Amino acid sequence: MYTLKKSLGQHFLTDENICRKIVESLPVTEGQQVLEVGPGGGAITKYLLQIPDIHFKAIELDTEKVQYLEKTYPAIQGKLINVSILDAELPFEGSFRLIGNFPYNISTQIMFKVLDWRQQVDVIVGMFQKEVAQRLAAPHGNKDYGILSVLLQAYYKIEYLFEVHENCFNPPPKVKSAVIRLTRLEQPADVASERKFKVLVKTAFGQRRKQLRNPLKPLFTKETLQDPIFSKRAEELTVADFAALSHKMI
Ligand SMILES: C[S@@+](CC[C@H](N)C(=O)[O-])C[C@H]1O[C@@H](n2cnc3c(N)ncnc32)[C@H](O)[C@@H]1O
Repeated sequence: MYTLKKSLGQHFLTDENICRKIVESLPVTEGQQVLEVGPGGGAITKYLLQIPDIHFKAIELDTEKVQYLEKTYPAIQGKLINVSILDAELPFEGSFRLIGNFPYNISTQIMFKVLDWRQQVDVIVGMFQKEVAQRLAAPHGNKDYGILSVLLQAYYKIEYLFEVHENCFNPPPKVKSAVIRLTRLEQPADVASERKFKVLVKTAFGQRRKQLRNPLKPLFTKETLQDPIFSKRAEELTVADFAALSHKMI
């Protein structure tokens, strides 16, 4: 068997129904390229390996788990990449879909990585700590709406799919969990540039309780700042509002 490493967020799924439900949440067609992040003991992986006619790869940091998977699932030979997802190079040429019961300690960093890879990643199904899942999927006007909600929703539609009870894991995590699906938008938000958009959103939410006019002063001309939209707070703006504002930045 193997040891479970808390430092790597190793809470392995033991509930087969949940594993199947996660895999079924990822739409795949023939020839689809699929990447799993953090296969661990293979709870989800074994169902992914059963899907016919897909090109599968998995990235796992823990060498012990890589060796375990290779021994237990011969079909996985040559499909495992033993690096950190945060340092990984693009695993496929062309478009691919990503799935994982993510290590919660780095789940938001994984989402920033996805943003870097968004030209190639068109669908993501992921399990997160429940609060993080809620934040990513939160609409404007919601207290959970924040930087990553806006940055991701500029490019992806986000669906909050279902919650997973602690007892479905070994060991049970201390936090609640939820699965979400991100599907890339046909028409992404029209931002001036990714760099400007990121600066705008991060600066706006840096002081989320203040009227936008305050934190955003350095980014706009005095004239532009007269617009009534700057009397609002960051969480009141839609993704489209942020995108439109990015075009007016200095
Ligand atoms: C929550 S466990 C999920 C394991 C398995 N998929 C399951 O559902 O039972 C997260 C997995 O991510 C792996 N992991 C942690 N940090 C990682 C990283 N930086 N890059 C790739 N995998 C990582 C852990 O070793 C662990 O196997």
